[in-house]
Amino acid sequence: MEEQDKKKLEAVKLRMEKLAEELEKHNKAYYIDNAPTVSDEIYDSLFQELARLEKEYPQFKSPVSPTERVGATVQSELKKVTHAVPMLSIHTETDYTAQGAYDFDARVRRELELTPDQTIDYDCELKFDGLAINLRYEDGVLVQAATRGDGYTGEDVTANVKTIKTLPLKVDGFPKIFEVRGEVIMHKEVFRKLNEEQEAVGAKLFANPRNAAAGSLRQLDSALTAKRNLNFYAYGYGEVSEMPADTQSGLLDYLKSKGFPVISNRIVVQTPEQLEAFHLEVARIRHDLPFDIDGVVYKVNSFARQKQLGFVSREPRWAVAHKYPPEEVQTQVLDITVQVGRTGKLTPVARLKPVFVGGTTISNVSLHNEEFLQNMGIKIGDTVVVHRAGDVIPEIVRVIPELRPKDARDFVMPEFCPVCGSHAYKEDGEKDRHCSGGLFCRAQRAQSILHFVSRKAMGIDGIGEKLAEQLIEHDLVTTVADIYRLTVDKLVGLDRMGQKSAEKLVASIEASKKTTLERFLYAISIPEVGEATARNLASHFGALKPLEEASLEQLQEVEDIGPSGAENILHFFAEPANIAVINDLMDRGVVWEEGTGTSGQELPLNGLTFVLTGTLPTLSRDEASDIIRKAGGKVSGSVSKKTSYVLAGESAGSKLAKAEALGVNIIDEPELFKMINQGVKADG
Ligand SMILES: NC(=O)c1ccc[n+]([C@@H]2O[C@H](COP(=O)([O-])OP(=O)(O)OC[C@H]3O[C@@H](n4cnc5c(N)ncnc54)[C@H](O)[C@@H]3O)[C@@H](O)[C@H]2O)c1
Ligand SMILES: [Zn+2]
Repeated sequence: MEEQDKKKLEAVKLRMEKLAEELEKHNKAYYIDNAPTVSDEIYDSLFQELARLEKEYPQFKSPVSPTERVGATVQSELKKVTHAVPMLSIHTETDYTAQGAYDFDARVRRELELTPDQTIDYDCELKFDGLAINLRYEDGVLVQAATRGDGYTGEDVTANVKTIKTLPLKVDGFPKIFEVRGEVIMHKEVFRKLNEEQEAVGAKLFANPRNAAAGSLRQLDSALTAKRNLNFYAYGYGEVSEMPADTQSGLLDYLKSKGFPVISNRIVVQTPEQLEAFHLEVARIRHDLPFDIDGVVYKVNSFARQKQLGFVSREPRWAVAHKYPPEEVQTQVLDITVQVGRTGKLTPVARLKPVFVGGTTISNVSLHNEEFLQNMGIKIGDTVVVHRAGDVIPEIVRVIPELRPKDARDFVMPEFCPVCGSHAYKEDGEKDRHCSGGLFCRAQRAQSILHFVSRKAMGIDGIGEKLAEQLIEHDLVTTVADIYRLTVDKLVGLDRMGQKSAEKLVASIEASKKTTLERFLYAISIPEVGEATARNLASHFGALKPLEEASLEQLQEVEDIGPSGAENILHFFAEPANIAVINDLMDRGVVWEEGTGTSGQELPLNGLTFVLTGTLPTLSRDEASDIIRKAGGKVSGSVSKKTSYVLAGESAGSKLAKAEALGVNIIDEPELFKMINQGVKADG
């Protein structure tokens, strides 16, 4: 055997063992403790994965696999009951779409060897989401009620079941022995109230009505069960001495006539189209039902046909549960790659083993940013839970660490853009990493062209999304500077581009060359530099050169630019490729008028150091510091000989005393305003 095949088989075997282990753990939590730790959808998807692998690799299948067993072995203090007829499970159709109905029909017809002209009746029912119960009547009297347990041995809950008010304790004219089977459930409204009460007394909340029903039924004290307001619906039978019906629907009619609660949402049909229609109709009304269901059940109606079909391990062949598409499934992360968005944002994306969730197949899902990845703790190879409801974008909601393979790998975000190789940076406190090659990165090209030509930028008319894509595709525009290399000849011949519109576009391009620094700075797509910031930069520096050479501190002196904005600008101008594009633009004839800007101007508080103490009448400390800095002054924390002024407010403390001792000038808030507004230094 090839080394690689051997490795793969080993991995499969390990995965199967882990899945089995995980499922057993969930079985215990669900059936014994009534406190599941994962949703049924996740449980089902793990179960189905194991079943699939067992089919493909039967050599690794364990004889005690969870796929072979029903429920979990009973471990409670309730008396044990051996079922006269085992209580099995129902096969869950793995195809949640309409196809599930067709698959079931095809299977049944094949196994019964029906010819196309032979019809078959199916009884369609709701699949109650509660717990199965076997009610044994002898001579019409309820003598014993038992839970399903592991299918063979259940728990005696007779006293508890008797508290269910809708259940007949005595039935007239019943056969000598009749075991009625059905589901004990808790209505949604009852569940809601119960959890409210639990919360009020600080008790544990139930995860869902099914678990609340199970927990309430499996009590040692039936007085407690009585308070829980449980319900029961009949859907089947166990040991029966004399069967009064020969079809499933006939049996349910009979039980109804004998006073058992039987739900009226059921129908007998013949074709898979009709099965599908029932599935769809119930999907439409399911949320209006007073109780939870987790799908519908199709049963071959004739008991004789059922007998013919028989059972396979834990399931009858004559019935199938057709659930609704899960909104939550598990799958594996095969790889994590990085996508560069139109704005240069780097997004890690999980490449998934394709899964069907929320009605579609998903094969990749965004991981947003490094922080998300870290918080989730996702590694390549991990099994993750994917959620998708309705039209909402699919999301990874968590990792199942128990299913992590040994060779799971960490993912590290690249320091360079995977598209253009520019430095990809992330500022402190920011979540996203950006490619700094805004003007030439292939991923950002279309975006940067559209932005560049937009009305408030260079104001070039006639380049829309379609044309921008074409310009890139035909290698006419690699960087925005190439826009100034476009000629009528080059443009004519592009999709929907005639001589006239080409001439108009070229004229508009030509006219845009004469611009302003403000427009230019806005046009070149510096991350987070919008119109207002571009205007502030232009008026502060007056020219491009001093801006290109500005330090982080100098950039922060510009109105409304904080540390993060300053860093963006610094990174942008540090990227040689960006500078090359800017130079190219100027070589192509883009011009603007330059001035000196305000940065060199004398500010009123230039060279002065302030110390703040006490409470000022109108300004907070931060506001006052801000005003001082904007006016060119410095703010310091302690008083020294170098302090120019102490700005003192009410209940000033030791700093004031020190200032007095050192002979430092002391001013109040109005005096500060005066210094700034009049540019006059208070005398000192
Ligand atoms: N979340 C967890 O951790 C966890 C753990 C174990 C099991 N589960 C859930 O339990 C279920 C699997 O267990 P299962 O073997 O009981 O299978 P099942 O619940 O899917 O199907 C069998 C059961 O369906 C019920 N049922 C409801 N309506 C019926 C009808 N009209 N006719 C016949 N039967 C009807 C019966 O109680 C029967 O025992 C799955 O839904 C699974 O998601 C969840
Ligand atoms: Zn890039």
